[in-house]
Amino acid sequence: MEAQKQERDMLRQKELLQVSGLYKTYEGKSSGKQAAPVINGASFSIQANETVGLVGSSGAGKSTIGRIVAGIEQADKGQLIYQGQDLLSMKPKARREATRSIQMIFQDPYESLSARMTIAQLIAEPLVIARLYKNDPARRTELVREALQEVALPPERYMHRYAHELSGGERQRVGLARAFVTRPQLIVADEPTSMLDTSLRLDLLRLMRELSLRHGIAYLFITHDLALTRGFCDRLLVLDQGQIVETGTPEEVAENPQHPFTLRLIGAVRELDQF
Ligand SMILES: Nc1ncnc2c1ncn2[C@@H]1O[C@H](COP(=O)(O)OP(=O)(O)OP(=O)(O)O)[C@@H](O)[C@H]1O
Repeated sequence: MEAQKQERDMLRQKELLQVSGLYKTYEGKSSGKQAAPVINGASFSIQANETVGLVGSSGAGKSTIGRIVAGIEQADKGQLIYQGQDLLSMKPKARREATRSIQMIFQDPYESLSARMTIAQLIAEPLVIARLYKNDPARRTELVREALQEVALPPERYMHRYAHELSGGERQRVGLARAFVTRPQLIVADEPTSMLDTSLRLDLLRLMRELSLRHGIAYLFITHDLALTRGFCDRLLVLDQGQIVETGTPEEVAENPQHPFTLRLIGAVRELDQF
């Protein structure tokens, strides 16, 4: 365990993603007025093998940042340096290749998995999209089996089933296996536990942590639940009005918040606890 920790600490000195001065405005609101930016100059970084929690109130822009990092949404302005490459200045094809090792998991395991595909097909899909092992179906199957094993779902019991035959917790594990199958360096996890009950939440976080320890994966973990970040996140980013206003370990942020918004966020959580 100590050796694993040392390896993690060494890996972590390597910068994986550097985001600076990120802006995003959603156009098309009917009022005719100039829409306000949702992301308003956000800057942060993620080290290799680091689990970074992104917290903030509802509507703060957490999912938007996650989608921009995963390449699902375009930023208007800013810099996204991933593994030394400036993503926002790249042509779409080059960017797709440079970000093959970024995957995303979503809040709703019911919506994010197609009902018509078997679990094996669902997990293989990212390999198909990335055209990996195109002429080697046996290798693809092997990777799917390994991904299922990594999330503690025995392949022979799950490969040929469909998402609607699984429980919410099992579906979320399939989502994780699907993200893992391309062997990513970074997984953006957008509220992946919010539809699960408490014990399943902790199971999924444990699995994510083990996966990160075994394979050196970094996470950008989006959540509105500060309590969940303790023991799971190495560091938190607090997002307010489209800017990162504070960063620190979950303990530092909870016990000694520096920014008035963080103080309010923590106050709101405490009030909820007493409700
Ligand atoms: N596709 C879109 N088109 C227009 N506005 C959008 C779009 N997606 C998000 N928004 C708006 O951008 C703001 C930030 O949304 P986002 O989903 O990023 O916030 P969030 O912090 O993840 O919120 P929550 O915790 O409630 O999921 C919100 O005001 C939202 O209504």
